[in-house]
Amino acid sequence: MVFTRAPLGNVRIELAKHMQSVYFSTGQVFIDMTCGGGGHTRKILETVPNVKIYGLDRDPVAFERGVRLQFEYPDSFFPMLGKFSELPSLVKSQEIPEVDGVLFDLGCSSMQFEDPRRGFGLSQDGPLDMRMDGNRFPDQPTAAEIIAHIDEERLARILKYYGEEKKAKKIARAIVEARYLFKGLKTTNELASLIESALDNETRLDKLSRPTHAATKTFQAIRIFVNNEMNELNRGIEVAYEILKPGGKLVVLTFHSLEDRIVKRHLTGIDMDEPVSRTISQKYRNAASWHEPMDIDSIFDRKWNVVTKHVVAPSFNDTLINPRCRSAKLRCATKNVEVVK
Ligand SMILES: C[S@@+](CC[C@H](N)C(=O)[O-])C[C@H]1O[C@@H](n2cnc3c(N)ncnc32)[C@H](O)[C@@H]1O
Repeated sequence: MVFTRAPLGNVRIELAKHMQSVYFSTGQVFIDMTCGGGGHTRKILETVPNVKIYGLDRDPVAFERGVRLQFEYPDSFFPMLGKFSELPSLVKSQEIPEVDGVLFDLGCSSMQFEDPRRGFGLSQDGPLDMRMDGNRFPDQPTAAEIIAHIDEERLARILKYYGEEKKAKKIARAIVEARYLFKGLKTTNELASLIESALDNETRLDKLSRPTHAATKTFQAIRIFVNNEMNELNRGIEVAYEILKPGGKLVVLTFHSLEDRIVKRHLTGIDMDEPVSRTISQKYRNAASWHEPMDIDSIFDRKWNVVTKHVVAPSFNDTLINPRCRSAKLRCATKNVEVVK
């Protein structure tokens, strides 16, 4: 079974199970949308004969890794530098054939977290950068530039929605005040200690409900904003649908509830722009007559057949061994053949 080596316990095992039908049929084409350090891709290349993998990543450092991997597998691995939203043009320029499987392993890679020069992590000091694309887009602001200029109310909203931070207003106020008191925040340590001191007088209960560093949620929120991650994911699932062949498989591994919500909404077919209740009641109103039995599939446009009826999450033991996997969730679906135009 593939992937069991990676530290995600039963989530990785389930991932392997769901992807096996794709990987172990030889001669298939597959896109690793988040190639990162190449962990998944390498494992597939090692275990599946005659497979073709295109490895996408927006991070130039990950792409360089991919180029090195290609020396080992020149006929079966093809690295691509780009974001999910750039994939349609890459597919055209590289003449990628119909795709059998697509994998997303969302969030940051350990490579990104552990390099202090990238500014993603809290454990070592470094510049507040957080751009996954590195210097690919010279106009893209860094985390330091964003928190130096954004207005307080908007910052608080970002922390609340992207970080699910309960003390968003307080932290936003402290960050804005730091512009005048300390001439701004330039490094990860400066931002982390500012947040720690802003939350110093949290109640014991508040502290207990925070299993991680006081700044973790703020860092997550700012990173999501810097990289436009939610829009990218939304577009990424649409692109996956466009490039998969009918019956092709989508596997998504998410690490926080915002990501998972977006994936769930796509897979269940609920209109992304409408509140769930309104979508359902509109479809009822459109039904031919009130006493006609309602086919549940007609409520939603079923673009995907969900394979994982229940989301796959790590077991308690997995989280003891690897606390970083505690929020991982895996969902799998196949492209619905019937609604293909
Ligand atoms: C969790 S890591 C993947 C690790 C990889 N599965 C492995 O085994 O080494 C996520 C990767 O996705 C990339 N990524 C995140 N958002 C992306 C996007 N919108 N387009 C392309 N790559 C993205 C990040 O740069 C990061 O390298």
